[in-house]
Amino acid sequence: MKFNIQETFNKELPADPIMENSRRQVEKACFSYATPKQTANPSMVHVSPEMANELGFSKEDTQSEEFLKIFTGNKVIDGTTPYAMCYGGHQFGNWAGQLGDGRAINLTEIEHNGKHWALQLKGAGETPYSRTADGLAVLRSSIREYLCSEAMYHLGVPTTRALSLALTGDQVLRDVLYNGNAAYEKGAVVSRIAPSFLRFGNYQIFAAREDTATMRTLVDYTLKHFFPELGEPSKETYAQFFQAVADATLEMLVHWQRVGFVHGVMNTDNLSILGLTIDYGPYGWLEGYDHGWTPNTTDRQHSRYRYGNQPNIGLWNLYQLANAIFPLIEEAEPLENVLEGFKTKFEEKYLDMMKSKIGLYEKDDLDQQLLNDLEENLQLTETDMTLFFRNLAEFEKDSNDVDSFLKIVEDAFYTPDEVTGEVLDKWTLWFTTYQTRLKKETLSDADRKEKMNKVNPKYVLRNYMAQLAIDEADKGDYALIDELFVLLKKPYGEQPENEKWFAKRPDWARNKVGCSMLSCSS
Ligand SMILES: Nc1ncnc2c1ncn2[C@@H]1O[C@H](COP(=O)(O)OP(=O)(O)OP(=O)(O)O)[C@@H](O)[C@H]1O
Ligand SMILES: [Mg+2]
Repeated sequence: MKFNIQETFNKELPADPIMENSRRQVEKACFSYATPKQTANPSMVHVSPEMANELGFSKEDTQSEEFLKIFTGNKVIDGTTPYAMCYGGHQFGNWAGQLGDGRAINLTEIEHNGKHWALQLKGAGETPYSRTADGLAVLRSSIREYLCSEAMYHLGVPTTRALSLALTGDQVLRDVLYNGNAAYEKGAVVSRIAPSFLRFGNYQIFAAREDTATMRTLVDYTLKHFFPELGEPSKETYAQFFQAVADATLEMLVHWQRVGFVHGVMNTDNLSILGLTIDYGPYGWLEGYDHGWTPNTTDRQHSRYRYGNQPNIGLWNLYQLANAIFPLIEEAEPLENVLEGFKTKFEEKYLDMMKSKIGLYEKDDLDQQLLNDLEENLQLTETDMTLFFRNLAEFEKDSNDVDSFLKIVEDAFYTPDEVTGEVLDKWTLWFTTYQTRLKKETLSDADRKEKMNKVNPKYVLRNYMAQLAIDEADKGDYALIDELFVLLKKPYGEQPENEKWFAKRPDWARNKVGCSMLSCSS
């Protein structure tokens, strides 16, 4: 296998001088060298052909012994020195100090077709940042990360990618529900790919330690490689950098809201500086449209990271980043302007996005109200988000059959019995208003449907689907992983042969661990 190695992070930034792989506080350095752990009996479960292609790996490459060894951490690529990054973070609103790549190890950076990629293993063993944990990942959480990152890519959501999913052959002890019932599970490694894995926390750690010099070095590095259009470092460029990060974060959040993705752990160590979705842990997909929903059992009490709160948390995290980089600018105003602009910008983009979900493109003062009413209605009884929006595209704007309006979306109701009386009246009113509003649009029904189907996915990785794939994989059968992987490559396509996945969550999955309840124990 050939790697066009172009390392920047470990070449241009200060390294931890200690080479020993022991847990410690690492100061004045952006990373520590760490070699992945040798594993008992590695075997490849799945490779993403699209990602392999992006990186210039042939099918033969991905089936080779060398590929298996490299992407399970059993062989170091010639001429490289793997490393773990140092970062800190606010977890659930509180500063948690140094965190760092406790189980992620960066292999190297490569270039292919003019694109720059960092290659990283998740679950590859201990690093100086492993704190009290083992540096490993289990098959369950690795399947979820692998399938979801590629699915998000195909949905058009900015994200880190995944190249491969492999078993290590080792057993890993996990207490899934934190209730004293620890059990052994199969160990796994996912290889992740992104232009960079830098997070807000990489900058915050230096601010917390009042190490402005190293932070400046890291920000200048970030500007040079990822925001070259902003020009040479200066106070102005630092402010523009913050604007660019805020814009990218906002963009990502609008996409999350569009597809119904709930990240679950929006700590500042899980927010990418490039606005990529990173860390597929206790995430979940909305089934019933519900602003209050969070998949993360660790967050049940306050639901800090609930669906409807993601934009606020994005902004809260940006405040923390602003505080961190303030010493480089020494003026609050430019940073405050960005933060204040976020709310207005988000409202505008969110409105446009929601309008596109219901097929409205012209301007109308009542659109905001129409959408507010829709969001309220969707939460009157449990209503499947994906089914509702996808089926809404069937609406006929000139139909006189008011009774038929609701029929179009009736599959989306989990408890159709509840759609009576006042609930029914509210829906009828909404559809009637919607029809009147649609008459202001110039598109034909067919054209509107085509446009709506490009923003409303038909297939998403429902929580129970990932769990089914996990249950089968535990028994050694990976067919469903591949089936879902292929399905989710065309989330907006009709795929009539796959209609069984275009359905409400089955009843058995309502309160099942892994389907509606997830913990950080991955
Ligand atoms: N099994 C583990 N061993 C060592 N460190 C861990 C382990 N699980 C999590 N951590 C560390 O705990 C911190 C918070 O974990 P979090 O769940 O956000 O991240 P993660 O899922 O490990 O990885 P990432 O953010 O890289 O996707 C991070 O510093 C992470 O490296
Ligand atoms: Mg994380």
